Amino acid sequence: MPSPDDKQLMLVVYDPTRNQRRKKKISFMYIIQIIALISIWATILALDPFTITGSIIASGVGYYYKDKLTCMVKECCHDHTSDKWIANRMEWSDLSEEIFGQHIAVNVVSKLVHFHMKNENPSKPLVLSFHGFTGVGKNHLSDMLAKRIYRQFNATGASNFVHKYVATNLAKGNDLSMLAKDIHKKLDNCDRSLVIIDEIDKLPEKYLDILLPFLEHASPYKKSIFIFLGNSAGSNINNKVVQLMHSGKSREDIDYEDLENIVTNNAIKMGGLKNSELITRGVVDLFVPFLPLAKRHVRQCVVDNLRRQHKFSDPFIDPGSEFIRKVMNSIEFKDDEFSVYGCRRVSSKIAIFLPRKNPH
Ligand SMILES: Nc1ncnc2c1ncn2[C@@H]1O[C@H](COP(=O)(O)OP(=O)(O)OP(=O)(O)O)[C@@H](O)[C@H]1O
Repeated sequence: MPSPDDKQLMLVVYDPTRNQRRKKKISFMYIIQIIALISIWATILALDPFTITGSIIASGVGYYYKDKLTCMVKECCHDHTSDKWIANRMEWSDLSEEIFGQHIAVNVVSKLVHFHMKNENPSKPLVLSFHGFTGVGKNHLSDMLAKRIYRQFNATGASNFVHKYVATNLAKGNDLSMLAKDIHKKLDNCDRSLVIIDEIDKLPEKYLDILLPFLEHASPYKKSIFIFLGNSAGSNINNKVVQLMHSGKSREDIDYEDLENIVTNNAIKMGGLKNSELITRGVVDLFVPFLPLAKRHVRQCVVDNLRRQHKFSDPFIDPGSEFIRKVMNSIEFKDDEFSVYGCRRVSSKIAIFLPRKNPH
């Protein structure tokens, strides 16, 4: 005795009208195809042979070069025709006109990034770790790098290949696998990507170990650049700079070797790099010290801000002007030597003191 399910099956299998319906469907499809063919032939006959050949060649060429044509207007990672979107466009000499008082960072970082970008077959991704007090230019230098490498970032302040994560947001979600997945997806999309992770000193210990597969020699994304930013080692760097200067060395004569041990040993004492495998496996290529900013550097920030953001010109932006003196007096300096917040508060101080009306 067939079960209710079998009955249903039998009904389907032995449906007497099924073949007829199928035949009707097939003949309907034939009719549609024949109509389509007739209309194509009618169109072709209505055109002259040159137009037809021209269109066929044009569509063939268009199809063949479709990627290159897309890259002419849309940001591309692999643009083999030229270095239109991502390139080693490093006019490093002008960096020091935009980043004040950081001769060590500008010098070492520009060299490493330049050679990494030039290398078509690097042995591993470039991994840099920037350290220093707040407001001394760590984010600013990473933005400058992005501008010099990614054309779209330079034009709009954003690129599909520049990715910035702020550690405090990551630590809240605490979802490590999401971070790894996200970076994986982005590097898969473009191996010449720049990944910046800010505030690494606020991350839980060993947190950054999740990135090890991306950063070591076996990484499939060897062309990428990773930059970590953090305040750890900041006071050690400041104390060493003060000590060197009090012993008679001029600030400009302090070089990387003077601060290398200080920054390398202290950068890893807290946050995501503490007890991290990234350190034991030696994947961080360079710990970069950022110096505390002196009065003259903060004054340069004030002038630069007035010129770039407010489009002021001389004599208003003369460093000796009354306005600049007022702004400088409102900025906090430690022992009258180094700015407590670097150049971080410069733009808000200027906004407070600027009259509503343009003083020109
Ligand atoms: N050395 C510098 N030269 C020129 N401008 C600077 C410099 N340092 C800071 N600034 C200015 O101050 C702003 C804040 O600096 P930035 O964000 O780079 O500080 P940071 O070192 O990353 O600080 P934090 O550790 O608090 O994130 C920048 O946008 C820039 O306008």
